[in-house]
Amino acid sequence: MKTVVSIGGSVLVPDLDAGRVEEFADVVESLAEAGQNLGIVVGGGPVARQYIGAARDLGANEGELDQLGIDTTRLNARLLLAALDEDLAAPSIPENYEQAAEALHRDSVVVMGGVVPAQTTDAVSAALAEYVDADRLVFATSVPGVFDADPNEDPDAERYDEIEASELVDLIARGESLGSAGSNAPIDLLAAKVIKRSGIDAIVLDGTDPSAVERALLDGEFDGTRIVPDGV
Ligand SMILES: Nc1ncnc2c1ncn2[C@@H]1O[C@H](COP(=O)(O)OP(=O)(O)OP(=O)(O)O)[C@@H](O)[C@H]1O
Ligand SMILES: O=c1ccn([C@@H]2O[C@H](COP(=O)(O)O)[C@@H](O)[C@H]2O)c(=O)[nH]1
Repeated sequence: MKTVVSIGGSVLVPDLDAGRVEEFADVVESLAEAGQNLGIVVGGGPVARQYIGAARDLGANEGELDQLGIDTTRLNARLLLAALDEDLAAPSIPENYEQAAEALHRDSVVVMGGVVPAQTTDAVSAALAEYVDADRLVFATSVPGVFDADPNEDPDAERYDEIEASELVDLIARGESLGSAGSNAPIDLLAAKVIKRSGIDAIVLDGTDPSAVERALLDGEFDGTRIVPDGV
């Protein structure tokens, strides 16, 4: 079984706590030992936002800011890699999907961050899942799924237990047309479009408890949103 797991920086490194990274590493190792072939994509989290904020104040342009974000996601990926058993994980961080696919043939686990400017690691996760023909894609993020409004802003926001890929694309695009790019879902528009075209089975769950990822993948039990292919 081939699986891509997107681990948001907001849940891997809400602060720089080795114990928390270790918890995620334990989950990844037990999944790999259960026979999963895992592509792990790590986000930037608050550290990326701090760097991007400071560099914006210093006059960096958007492309330069994205590159700083990519560097931070790769730094976080290295942190997770440092905690993983070297017999299970590829020793370096792939910088593109081809490298990641090659590494996944050799090793049980591959960890990476961003690849190119103008997107987020949500899109990297979806594109990697598509590129390696993954069976499943999991987004471990700081909210328990996709809601009809930002649950951190609207107390009446309701969660989708299931949402069709096309509906998700529309939901996110509506947010963009309101001038709040990417603000109305925990995954970005490009990721939603890739999920739609590839028809991959994807779920969004609360990764603040790392063991939720293990339960979802080993027992099929999760509290979150399933993104289902159109018309299924
Ligand atoms: N409709 C929505 N449903 C769920 N979450 C939403 C929605 N709209 C906005 N959000 C926001 O999406 C965010 C998703 O988590 P977050 O930005 O922390 O991303 P991450 O991918 O886990 O980590 P990071 O981007 O920090 O690497 C939450 O902060 C939540 O408030
Ligand atoms: O492929 C990528 C991945 C990331 N970025 C930039 O990094 C930040 C942080 O990534 P998150 O996934 O949001 O944690 C993102 O906002 C982009 O600025 C990128 O350009 N390309």
